[in-house]
Amino acid sequence: MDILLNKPMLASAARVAGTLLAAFTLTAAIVSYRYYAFRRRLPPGPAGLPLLGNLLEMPKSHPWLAQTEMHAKYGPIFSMVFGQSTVIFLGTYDIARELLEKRSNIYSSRPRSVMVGECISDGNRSLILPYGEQWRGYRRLQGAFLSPRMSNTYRELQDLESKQLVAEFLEHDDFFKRFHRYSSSLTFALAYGKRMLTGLEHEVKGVERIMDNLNKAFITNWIVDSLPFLNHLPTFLKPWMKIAKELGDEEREFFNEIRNGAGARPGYNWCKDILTMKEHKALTDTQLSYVIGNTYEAGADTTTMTLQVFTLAAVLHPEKIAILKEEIERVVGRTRLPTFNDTEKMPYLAAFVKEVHRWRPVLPGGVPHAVTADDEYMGYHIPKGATIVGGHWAISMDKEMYPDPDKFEPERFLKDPDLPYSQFGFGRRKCIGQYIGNNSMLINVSRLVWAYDIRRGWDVIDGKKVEAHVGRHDFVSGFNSPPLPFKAAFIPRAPEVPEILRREFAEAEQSTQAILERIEAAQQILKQGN
Ligand code: HEM
Repeated sequence: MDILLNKPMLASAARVAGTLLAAFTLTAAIVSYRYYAFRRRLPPGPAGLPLLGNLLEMPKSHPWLAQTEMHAKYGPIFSMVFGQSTVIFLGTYDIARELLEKRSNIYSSRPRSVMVGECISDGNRSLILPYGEQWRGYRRLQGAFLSPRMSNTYRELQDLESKQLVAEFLEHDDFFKRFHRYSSSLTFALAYGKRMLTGLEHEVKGVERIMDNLNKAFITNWIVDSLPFLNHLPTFLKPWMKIAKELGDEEREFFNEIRNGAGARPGYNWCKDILTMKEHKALTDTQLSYVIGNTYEAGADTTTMTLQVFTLAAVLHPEKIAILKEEIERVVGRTRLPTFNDTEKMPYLAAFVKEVHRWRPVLPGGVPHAVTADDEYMGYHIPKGATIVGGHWAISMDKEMYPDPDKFEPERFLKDPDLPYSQFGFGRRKCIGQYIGNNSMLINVSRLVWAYDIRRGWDVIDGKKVEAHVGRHDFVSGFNSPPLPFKAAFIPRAPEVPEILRREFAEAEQSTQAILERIEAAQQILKQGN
């Protein structure tokens, strides 16, 4: 009886199931057709799956290495699809220049970053702002105090910080921390009018914490970044907002607090300088705190990491250091430290610093841009909204442009001083602090090599002193990629070196106020000359 009764029901259920299956198959066929049709027009790349794209195909650790391998397979431009996002990878300098520089009117935005950009920083963070009025407002202010001419007015402060740095290595070999003190103190003094004498100050620890939070937040896969509509849910349904609020409050309070202190300090600083520019009126008070706060954080970490890479190169390549030392001594002699004027007469030094940048870029994955209009390149479709990655590592390892690319070879930049490198990024978003960054590299590298024989550090194993391991390829996997901690020894090159370093540091102008006043006077002259 039951069976008889259920027969029509079963038939009807089978019909429904059949219809659902047909509908599902048809939808799947349409989705697949549309996905593969879209995929075919993009630059080449792994085919991936409809809906997911290549979500499962990019390794989490050191992804720039996998990207470089993919360039070998697919060519200098390839694409991947991650859910709704299309990412185009550029693996040669020429292609990055063609798109990110020559077509910068549409390649200068940033990919949407819901968690970091919107939830944590509430749309205020300079580095990830979309291309538009707010970003231009930030850039105009930063451009006024970071132009090449203005950057050269900061040399006296760099000279003092650098003299402290080289003298510190007489007593300390914790070079990671010493470089961070140098970079933080330099940028903090310019931005807020106060030097950081030990590197242990609250203002240094604060920025370290913020950068640490940011690096972690950047590499975490937040569901709201994959599904941005979730951000419209009521707050109690958005658990990520609790973290975002804590981190956001912390950075806002920190940036406001350090800016408040700056107004009352005597002499020049960026916080005071921007208030003299009419462009500041277009921005809110919080935005002004971010313009300066973000410049401080951008300047502190990058220079530190690049000096760490220099130390790695020095330890691994004493033969190149010997050539550099010879050039420095030819220009300077052995009775005093090199000055900025000396560095201008040192072509091998300039080549050496460029090779440090190229050999191990500290932002190896590059800083992604986004394209704001549909475009076509080499016959490929570049869809509006795609993320465009000029991969610094991939470009640095391009064998055509840099033969034997893993080799540390400053001579390549000596042979061709115009040989480009990608370390500072591209186009309108290119690093605006590059002139200060470069001056820091030139003065510190020349002085460290003049003063010290930089060797591998030591470990004591079973009571015996053995050379510590230093890995050519041991780097942190993250947005920032400094070398993993390693040991180096800074041995004075001659008995008189300690006395010279201490004397030069003691004789340098120590008054931050006097230096900042001179910077202000020099800038006034430059501004009047305009
Ligand atoms: C060796 C040191 C440095 C390196 C390697 C470096 C690298 C970079 C890179 C790759 C970008 C992104 C470029 C792009 O999107 O294409 C950038 C942006 C930026 N850098 Fe640097 N930088 C350094 C030093 C500095 C210094 C000393 C400052 C400030 C004093 C600074 C301030 C900035 C700012 C404000 C941005 C944001 C630009 C924007 O997107 O609006 N940088 N930097």
